[in-house]
Amino acid sequence: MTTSKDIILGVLALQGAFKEHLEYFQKVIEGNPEQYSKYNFKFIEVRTPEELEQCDSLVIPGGESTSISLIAERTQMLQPLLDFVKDESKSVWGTCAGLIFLSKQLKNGKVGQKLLGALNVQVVRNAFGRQVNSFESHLDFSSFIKDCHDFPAVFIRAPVIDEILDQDNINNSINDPTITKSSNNYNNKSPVKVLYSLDNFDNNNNHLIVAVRQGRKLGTSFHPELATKDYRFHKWFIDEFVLGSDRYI
Ligand SMILES: NC(=O)CC[C@H](N)C(=O)O
Repeated sequence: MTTSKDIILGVLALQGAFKEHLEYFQKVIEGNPEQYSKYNFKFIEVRTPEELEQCDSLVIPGGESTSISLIAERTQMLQPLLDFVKDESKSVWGTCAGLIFLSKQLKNGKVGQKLLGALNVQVVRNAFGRQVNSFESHLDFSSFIKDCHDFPAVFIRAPVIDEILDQDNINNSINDPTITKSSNNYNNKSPVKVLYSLDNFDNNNNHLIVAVRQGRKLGTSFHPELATKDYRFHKWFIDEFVLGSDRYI
C-alpha cells in the first residue's frame, strides 16, 4: 500500500489575482491524474502567519505591490514572509506585483513600500509606461519549458528587471535615494538565471528581463494565471519547483 504525501502550496491572498492561481493549479492536477496520483496536493489561500507556516511553497500574485506590502505590514505578515522566503528549501513564485515584492531593489517604488529581497534583482515598477500599459505577447519559453513555443504572456502595468545584482552593485547603489531597498539583508546564494528577456522590444536594443529564477525562487513580470486555459506555466512550476526537490521522492 502506498500513502500519498501532503504537499501544501499556498497563494498569498492579501490582494490581487490569487483565485486565478488556485484555479490553475487545480486544473494542472485534474488534467494529469496519473502523474500526480502519489501526491496529495492542497492549494490554500494564505492570509495569516499560521496559514503560511503550513506551506511548502508559496505564490505571490499580481495586483498592486504597494497594497500587498501595506496589508502585509498591517496584518503582521511581513516578518513571517521575510522568514519564509529566506528558507532555501521553499519554492516561491512572484508574478508581476509578486515579482516586485520578491525583489531586492526597486525603481519607481512608493515611499514606505517594503520588499522581501529574495531575488537579487533590481525591478522597475510600471516599466512599460502609458502607451503599452497592458498587452499580450506570444513568447517562446521552450528553452526552459519543454515544447512551450507559444505561451500567451499577459502584461498588465508590468514591471521589468533592469539589473541583476551582485554584491558589488548592491553596495554601489546603497546611497541612491530613488531606489527602494529590501527590508532585510538576506542574500540568496544561488545564481540568478535569466529565463526570458524581451529583446529590442522598445526598438532601443534594450533587454527587458521578464522572467528569472534564483534557486527555488521564480519571478515573472507577466500573468500566466490569466493565459486563457493555458496551464503549462503552472504545471512547470509544480514539476520544476514544488516537486523538483528530492524531499518528496
Ligand atoms: N499586474 C500587476 O501586478 C501590476 C503591478 C503594479 N504595477 C504594481 O506596482 O504593483
